[in-house]
Amino acid sequence: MSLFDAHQVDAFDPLRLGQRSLAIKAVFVVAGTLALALASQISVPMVPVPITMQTFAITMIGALYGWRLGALTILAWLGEAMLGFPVLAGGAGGLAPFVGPTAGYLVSFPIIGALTGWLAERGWTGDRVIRSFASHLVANILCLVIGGGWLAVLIGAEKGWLLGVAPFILGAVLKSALAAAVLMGAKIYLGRARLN
Ligand SMILES: O=C(O)CCCC[C@@H]1SC[C@@H]2NC(=O)N[C@@H]21
Repeated sequence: MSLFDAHQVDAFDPLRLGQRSLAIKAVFVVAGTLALALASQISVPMVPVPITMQTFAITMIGALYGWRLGALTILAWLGEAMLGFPVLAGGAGGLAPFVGPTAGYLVSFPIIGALTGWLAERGWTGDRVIRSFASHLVANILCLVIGGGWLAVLIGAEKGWLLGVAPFILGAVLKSALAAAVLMGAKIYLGRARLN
C-alpha cells in the first residue's frame, strides 16, 4: 500500500462517493451546482461585494465530495454562470461577473473547494473538529486573499481591504465553525447508525 493509499483508508466519506458509479457521481455534480446556486441566493446585498453563504457551500462540497469531484462541481456551477444562468449572488449570471469586483472570489472558489477536499481526504474533517474547522477557515481566508486582492487591483488596497476583506472575516469564522459542526454531527450520526 502506498503512502497515498494509507491517507485514504480512514477517509470520512459520508456520501460514499468513492464507491459510486459515474452516473451517480454525475447526479451529485448536478445536485451540487443546485446547492451552490441556492447558497448564492442566501445573501445580504452589499456594494461591491455581498455577504453570501457561498463559501460555506463551497467548502462543504469540497469536504463531502473530495477534491476532484468537488472542484469539478464548482467548475460546473461557474460554467452554468458563464452560460448566463442566474446562479451567482443576487441571481447574476453571464460573463460580466468574471471581470467585475467579485471575479477574484469566483476564481478562488474551485481552488478553495479543492483545498478543503484535499485536506478532508487526509482526515481534516468529521470528528477531528479542530482540524476540520482549521481547513474551512484556511479556505475562507484564501478566498478573501484572492478576492480582496483582485478588488484591490480595481479600487486600491485600502478600499479593497475595507470593502472586500474586513467585513467578511467574522462570517468566515462563523461559516467555518458551522461547517465543522455539521461534519462532526454527520460523523457521529453515521457512527451511531452503523452500530444500530
Ligand atoms: O458574484 C458572486 O456570486 C460572488 C460573490 C462573492 C462574495 C464573497 S465570497 C467571500 C466573502 N464572504 C461573503 O459572504 N461574501 C464575500
